[in-house]
Amino acid sequence: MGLKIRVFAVEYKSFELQEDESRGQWSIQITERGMGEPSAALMHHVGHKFHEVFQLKQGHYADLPPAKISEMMKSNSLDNAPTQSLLSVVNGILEESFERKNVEMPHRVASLLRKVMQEIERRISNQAEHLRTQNNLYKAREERYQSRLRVLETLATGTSEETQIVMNQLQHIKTEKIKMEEKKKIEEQDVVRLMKEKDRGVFEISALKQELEIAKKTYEQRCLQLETHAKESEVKLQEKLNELECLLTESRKRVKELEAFSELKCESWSKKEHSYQSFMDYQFRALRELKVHSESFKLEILETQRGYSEEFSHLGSKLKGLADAAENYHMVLAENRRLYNEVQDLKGNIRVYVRIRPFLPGQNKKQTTIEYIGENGELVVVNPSKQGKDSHRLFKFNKVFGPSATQEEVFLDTQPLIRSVLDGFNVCIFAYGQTGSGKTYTMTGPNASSKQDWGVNYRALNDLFHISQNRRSSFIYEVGVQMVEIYNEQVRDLLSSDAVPDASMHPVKSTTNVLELMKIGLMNRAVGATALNERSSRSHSVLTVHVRGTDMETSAALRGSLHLVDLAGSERVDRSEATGDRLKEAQHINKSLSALGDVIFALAQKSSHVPYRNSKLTQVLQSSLGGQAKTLMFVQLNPDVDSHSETLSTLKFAERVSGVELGAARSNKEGRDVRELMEQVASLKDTIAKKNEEIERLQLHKDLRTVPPNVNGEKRGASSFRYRSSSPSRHSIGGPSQQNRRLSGGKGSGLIEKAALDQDNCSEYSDKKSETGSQQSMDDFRHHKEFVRQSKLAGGDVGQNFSADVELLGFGDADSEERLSDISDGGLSMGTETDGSTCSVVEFTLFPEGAKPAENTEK
Ligand SMILES: Nc1ncnc2c1ncn2[C@@H]1O[C@H](COP(=O)(O)OP(=O)(O)OP(=O)(O)O)[C@@H](O)[C@H]1O
Repeated sequence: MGLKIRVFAVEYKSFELQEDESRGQWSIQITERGMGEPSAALMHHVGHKFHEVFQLKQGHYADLPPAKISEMMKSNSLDNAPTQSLLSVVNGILEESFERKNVEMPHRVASLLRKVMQEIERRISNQAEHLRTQNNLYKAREERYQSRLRVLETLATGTSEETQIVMNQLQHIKTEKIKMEEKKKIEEQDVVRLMKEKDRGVFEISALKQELEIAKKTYEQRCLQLETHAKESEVKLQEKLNELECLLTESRKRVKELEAFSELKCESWSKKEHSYQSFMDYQFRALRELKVHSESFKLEILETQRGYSEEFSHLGSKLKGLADAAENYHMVLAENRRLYNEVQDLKGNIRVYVRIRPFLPGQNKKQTTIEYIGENGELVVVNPSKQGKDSHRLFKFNKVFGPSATQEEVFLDTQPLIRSVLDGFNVCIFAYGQTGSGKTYTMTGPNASSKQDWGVNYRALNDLFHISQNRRSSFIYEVGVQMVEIYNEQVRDLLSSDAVPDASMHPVKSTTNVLELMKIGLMNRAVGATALNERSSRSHSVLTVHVRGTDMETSAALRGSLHLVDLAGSERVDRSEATGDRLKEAQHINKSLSALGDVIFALAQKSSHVPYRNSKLTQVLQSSLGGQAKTLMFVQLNPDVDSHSETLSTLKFAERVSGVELGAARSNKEGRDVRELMEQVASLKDTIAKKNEEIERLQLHKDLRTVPPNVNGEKRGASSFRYRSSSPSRHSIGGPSQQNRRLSGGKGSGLIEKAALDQDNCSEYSDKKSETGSQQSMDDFRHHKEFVRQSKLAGGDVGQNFSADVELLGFGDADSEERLSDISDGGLSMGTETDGSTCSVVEFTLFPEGAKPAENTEK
């Protein structure tokens, strides 16, 4: 069998190697072939360079440029060129050299030719080698087939069983084939399914692509925006950069300056350091010297200390002696004070306590008229509008309470006086001062519900009840309270809600009683506004406490009364800017205060006549202003600069009052004998009064018969009724004791009358000094009785409360009766004292400009 190998094909020829088996030789067979044969495929693999050379058949190789030839000679080019092309090149070159005959072939073409020939040789030897290898392979394969053939022949002649096995195997292979076909079907279905999925996938891919497109567009827009933004930012950043650069330049400049400055500083510091160093060296040297000195000083000081301690111990012993002496001195001082008070008591001086109220909210606290408050009652007042010595004035009183003094402190200094009421003394405490200076604060207190705020009134009554309770084993006390207001010279009972004009005495058993009564009284008190103080009260308020005590052992009785008076404001009329009703009120207030001053100074001068009747105020206070009473005046001051002139006139008045000596106070204690005597005196008085009445009646009859009636007749009659002893009858007052008085009438009436008058608080001095005065007092006495009697006969209620209370309390004697009727009598006449001998000091104090109220002219 011959083997035929197509080696290569060029254009229309193919070169084939053919083995001649019989000869064992190979031959090349070149055959013609048509277009589209494998040479085309081969041509495709040939480098186009050689193809170009191949196409140069009609040209001349000698004309090829050397570069082209060297490029062709590169082994790679030749390797890739088809053998046909190489042969064509060889043929071409040989033909060209034949044509040119004797013309020598260019060297480079010859090299190319050699190279191409070498390549062709190499290829042919390769082919031969390859053919030999193939031949060997085929021989081996042939042997294998031969042996197989033999096996198959053996097999073909083998047993039918083996055939059967082969058949089975064939069957098995068929089954396998069917299975494979089924599997194929399934796989085809899978392919269909996968195709569908693929379509779906394609569809999804297209949707995704669309989305991607949209996203891409959005992204592009966003990119655009970002780009714009980035550009803007870039511009801004650029600006910022420029600024920063400017700053940087400036800072660099500054740094340079600072560096220069710090260098200078450094230099100066180093110089300073140097100088300090030398200074410190010097100081250290000085210090060493000082240490040496101090050592010597220490020694000296120790020496001196020793000396001092010796002297101190010596002084200590001396000081102890001094301290003992000082203690004794204090004791002596306290004793002195006690003795001074006793002397005052004996002299009966009117005590004067000054109280300065604190500044009220809204007042200028910086400017005050009070410069100094001494512990011993000294007070320095300054006039801020004046300079020098004249601007200061020193006053001295029993006590001065500063703005910080509490209600309790004030009361503690008043307590002994108040307690003496229980021992039968008459006590009068009144607060005097301009409007708003704190009179009501001191007497009543700002708030009755707070015990701490209680003024003197509450505290006094509370104290009296307290002491009377403590003494209940030896004394029985009965306490009655009366509260009146004097407004425009009219006396008003503040405790009777039905506004009855007489003042009633209210028995009280406890402080609670008193608190209730005083609450009613304060509510009834007339208050109104003025330019100075909205809470100003333009009336005098008098709280009277009557105490009657009986000694359970001796049956001796004692009577004491306490008048607590909150006077109306003492300022001058012009200052309160009052007109009309207010002016009238102010004039009444001034008049009554003048009358108070008159009484005080008449008492001080031991004047024969004391003008109690010049005002309702003095009439009410009569029993407590007499020689046997203890009197205390609270002088209230407003520290404000605007009130300086009022403060000064108030203090001047107080200064004069404090100098007044009333004589030692006397207790109203009565033994049993004295009381019986008193009752006899009263009865005799009654008899005399009756006789006088009869005489008067007879006289009247006689006058009527002798004198013809005229126009003044009636008035004269009335006048005689008022001023003469017009037979006051005592049948309406007095109770059981009246009988005794009547029985004991007659003998020794002069003496008895004198004794009775000694007990009477009315015009004590006038009674003692002159017969005329005594007669006048008696006249007044009868006149009051007559008034009460007339009132009762007239069927009015006047005096009913009064007598009831008097009887209730057992104050049925003439003295009490007169005192109470004085207060209740709204129709009492003025000016029964006609001598007018006492010059009114108060008038000058209160009316320095001579603007006296009209009422005073009657004096
Ligand atoms: N010692 C004090 N401490 C605190 N406040 C006081 C003191 N004294 C007075 N006051 C206050 O000063 C104001 C005037 O006081 P108060 O009404 O007692 O004066 P007054 O002299 O009674 O006046 P009037 O003449 O109008 O009755 C009140 O608001 C009162 O509370």
